[in-house]
Amino acid sequence: MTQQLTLTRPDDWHIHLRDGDALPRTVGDAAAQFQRAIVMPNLVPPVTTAEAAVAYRDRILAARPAGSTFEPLMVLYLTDNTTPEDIRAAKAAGVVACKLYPAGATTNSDSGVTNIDGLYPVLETMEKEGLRFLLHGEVTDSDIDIFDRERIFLERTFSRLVADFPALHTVLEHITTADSVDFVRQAGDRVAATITAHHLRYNRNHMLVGGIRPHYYCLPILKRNRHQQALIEAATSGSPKFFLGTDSAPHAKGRKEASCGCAGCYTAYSAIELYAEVFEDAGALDRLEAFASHFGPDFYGLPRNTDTVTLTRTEWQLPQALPMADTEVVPLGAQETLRWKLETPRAEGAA
Ligand SMILES: NC(=O)N[C@@H](CC(=O)O)C(=O)O
Ligand SMILES: [Zn+2]
Ligand SMILES: [Zn+2]
Repeated sequence: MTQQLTLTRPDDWHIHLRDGDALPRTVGDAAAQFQRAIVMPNLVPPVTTAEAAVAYRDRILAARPAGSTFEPLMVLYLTDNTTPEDIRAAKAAGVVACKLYPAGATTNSDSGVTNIDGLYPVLETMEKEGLRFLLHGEVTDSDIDIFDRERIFLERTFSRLVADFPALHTVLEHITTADSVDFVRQAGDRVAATITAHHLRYNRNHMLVGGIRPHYYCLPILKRNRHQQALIEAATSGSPKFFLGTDSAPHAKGRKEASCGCAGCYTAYSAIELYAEVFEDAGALDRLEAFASHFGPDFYGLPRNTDTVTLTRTEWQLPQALPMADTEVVPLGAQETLRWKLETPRAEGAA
């Protein structure tokens, strides 16, 4: 049995670091695991301009642990008012991607896009400037069942965008269904998807059987087992179209354990260990490195990292909560025993 696993240092191609007092927690955890991260722009207010992206980047850099070389890669939040000039300014400021949130689809998406057709000049500019196009792929129509929202998005919106912008590098974020796996597989090589650890590890039974477990609640929502199996198959297949994006999305404990709990799972604390178990259980530990460390930078046209991390087969228990600002965040899988451990300095949690 493999006892140690050394990988090119991974990157996270979809993370929420939040802002302000939360940054020491979120940036510390991300930097302990990853060299780079695609930082989601759904702050309040959202990151809609080059200046806001640069200022946010500076706050993240200032929150890094001493000696850390962690590199945040910035993303612009698209609205109905984004202009081609905004895109050119973002590119000049070092922003690498733009994110489409259909208005109302998820946490802090109120300023998101209501009219995709109106966005076409912006998408053309992104295509020209070489910015990546990232999507939260769910429709928001109240008559569409929450478990069908990703599949209907493929039919109504995503298929059209991919056909109309063949040269745009497009990432369907945090996919949750066999339908998305099939769609991305058959699309051209400019279309890829990120897959989270929670959608690989769990299905909706984990969230709903024996009691409602708010810490498994995220968007797009966990689906049935058949879809989980399709995601595992895609992630471990060796296809460069599927790569690591944790969608680590912290919410204070009390805002998840509530009558109307927030959507989002906090996975940054133990991300690579959570993924490693999935790959090992699928008999594909040898494919973890490409998924976690090669396919992402290749798709973004960035160099692969040159240093490595080492995971050791060691049982350890995830803390029940972690301090974050003046509150606590519950890591996904709190109090579960993991069997791989990254050798890294890690900020301790509350026991
Ligand atoms: N995934 C989530 O459930 N929540 C994310 C937003 C998102 O990525 O959709 C958040 O910002 O909390
Ligand atoms: Zn999302
Ligand atoms: Zn997200």
